[in-house]
Amino acid sequence: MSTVLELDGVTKRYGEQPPVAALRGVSFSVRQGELVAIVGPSGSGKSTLLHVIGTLERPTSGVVRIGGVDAAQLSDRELSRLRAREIGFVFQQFFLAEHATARENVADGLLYAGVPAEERLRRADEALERVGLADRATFKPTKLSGGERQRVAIARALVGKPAIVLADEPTGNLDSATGASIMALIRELNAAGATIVMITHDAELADGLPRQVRVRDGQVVSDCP
Ligand SMILES: Nc1ncnc2c1ncn2[C@@H]1O[C@H](COP(=O)(O)OP(=O)(O)OP(=O)(O)O)[C@@H](O)[C@H]1O
Repeated sequence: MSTVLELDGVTKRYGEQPPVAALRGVSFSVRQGELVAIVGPSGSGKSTLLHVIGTLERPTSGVVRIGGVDAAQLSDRELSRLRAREIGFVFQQFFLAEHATARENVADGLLYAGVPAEERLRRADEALERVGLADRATFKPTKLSGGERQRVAIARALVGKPAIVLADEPTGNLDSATGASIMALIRELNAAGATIVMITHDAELADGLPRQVRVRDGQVVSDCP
């Protein structure tokens, strides 16, 4: 399987006096079809890593390659295009538009993909079906449960068929039973071919996944199945 994500000696420093070293030489790669947990305690650098992997922030040094493309070689505009095409984001807080239906929220995942409006809605319905929410397409987020909102957010992340889905504490706002059903969905989507990197502070949750990259003080301390 091909490598979809590669980090090589990535560092990130914030501020000047004194600088905070949030990442201190992180290297690992993710192959197509993997389901990987990045796990570490508070302050270990997980969010910084997510921002760097997601090309939302540029590293201080080191290389980030998405689908073999060195992100540092791209302009901000090219980087936005790469991000829109290749990376699907799922966040703890869902970030759905409250005034829009589930279908419209999911279709928004294709806004920058050059897909005509009608086709966007058709593909949104397909994605909602994949996450088990076909019957909620016309509901607005306020009429959905937390678990259903996260399913809509996952459908939005998947609708453009990105090379990689980045999920930041996707069960963090959910009770344990609902969280377990979202984890089951994540596994199911991975089994169907999606490459997923999940960030979590929850070691128990990470232990259930096929690969865990453990971070501490801005460094990878273990990477094991
Ligand atoms: N914008 C910033 N400016 C200065 N320091 C920062 C900034 N963002 C993060 N840091 C520092 O970098 C280190 C890593 O932070 P980061 O948020 O990546 O950790 P985390 O593992 O995601 O933590 P949490 O689980 O609590 O969100 C911390 O010491 C943090 O204080």
